[in-house]
Amino acid sequence: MRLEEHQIMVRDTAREFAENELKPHAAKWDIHHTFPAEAIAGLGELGFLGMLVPEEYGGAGMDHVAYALALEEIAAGDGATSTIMSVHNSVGCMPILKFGTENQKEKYLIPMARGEKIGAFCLTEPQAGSDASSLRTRAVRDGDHWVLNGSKQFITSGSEGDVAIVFAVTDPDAGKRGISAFIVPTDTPGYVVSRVEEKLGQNASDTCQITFVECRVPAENMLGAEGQGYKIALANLEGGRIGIAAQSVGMARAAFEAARDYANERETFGKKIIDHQAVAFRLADMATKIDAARLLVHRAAALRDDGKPCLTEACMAKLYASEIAEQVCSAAIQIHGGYGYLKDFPVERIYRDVRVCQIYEGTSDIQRMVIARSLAD
Ligand SMILES: CC(C)(COP(=O)(O)OP(=O)(O)OC[C@H]1O[C@@H](n2cnc3c(N)ncnc32)[C@H](O)[C@@H]1OP(=O)(O)O)[C@@H](O)C(=O)NCCC(=O)NCCSC(=O)CCS(=O)O
Repeated sequence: MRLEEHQIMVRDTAREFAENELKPHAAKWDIHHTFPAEAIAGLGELGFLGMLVPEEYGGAGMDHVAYALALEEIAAGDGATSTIMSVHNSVGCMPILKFGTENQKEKYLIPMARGEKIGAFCLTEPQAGSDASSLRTRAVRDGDHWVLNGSKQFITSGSEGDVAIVFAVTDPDAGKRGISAFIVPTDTPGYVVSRVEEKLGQNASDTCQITFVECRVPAENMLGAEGQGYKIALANLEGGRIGIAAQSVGMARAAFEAARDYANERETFGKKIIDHQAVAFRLADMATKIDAARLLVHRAAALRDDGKPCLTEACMAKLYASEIAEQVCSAAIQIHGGYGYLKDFPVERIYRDVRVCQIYEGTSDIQRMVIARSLAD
């Protein structure tokens, strides 16, 4: 796919940042579970935390292809940082940009787009993951406030973030149309981080259980109209899925490059292992899968830039990219042999980091379900 000049510039800037500011620290952040605060500030300075937000609201006013290119590079540097960036841009900023009032944009979107405040997205609940419309968190009107009670699960930046987009039932008799969205600053009394999860990977990004205990939110913080929440969630997850697909490509590429470099150095049976056909063919398959995934990502992103429907294409990109990413990372470990299983080499961490891409922002089976819907007469 031919890239425009500004897209190449964004990609190269992100690549340089990833090489210098992410790659050298990723293993340490993973081991110590360190939130990459300085790197996130650096992303903010580069305009990467408001990439899709117009300049008038403090953003960089970039297109989705540029955004996908940047995410791929950041993910190639560190998967966890790319998750924070993806959630913040796609499902943190975008709902406010698309559905927010001017006051909400002024108060929340502008500092978020400048990278001064980090966003989180609170849809999933302990009993409502894939079946997102069955959520139980309640919001009850009390004068000029809404009072939120309930639990949210798997919330990226739930403790480190500043502004959460929260979905809650405002009319229990109205089904999907009884769900509303709220902007909740995470320092609101009653926003409780009840647990920071221990995970397989992405240890530098916090994943939290959040409990809302009589959490009073001003009525002016409702996002969109009452009852519009489910639609807001699904519409923004569409863009979010392109982001997860892009970060899958980035992590797969990082593992591939490590394996390719290793194969060009390591010798067995008197020659470099890349000169063994079994290794060369494995690398060829890895490179082909990564390119195919990237093309799916860019197609979905380009459709979104053209304002065309792209739900199916976004789901295809996420499904394919996240699944081949695990295959590629596994193959990268195989090429490293026993060393690939050690923490001394990056492929061990990338393999753990990439696994969740098949789960968050819609599991692979949810993507298949949405794609299949588009195939029915
Ligand atoms: C499984 C599902 C796909 C099922 O969806 P539904 O059948 O319940 O939804 P619909 O009836 O099709 O749609 C409801 C409503 O929304 C409108 N809609 C749907 N998609 C879009 C879209 N892409 N753009 C705009 N509008 C859309 C649709 O037209 C309907 O409106 P009307 O009623 O017609 O007016 C779904 O439940 C699903 O995707 N499940 C997976 C949920 C998921 O991905 N969860 C992970 C969230 S991530 C999280 O919470 C953790 C935070 S993290 O840090 O990332």
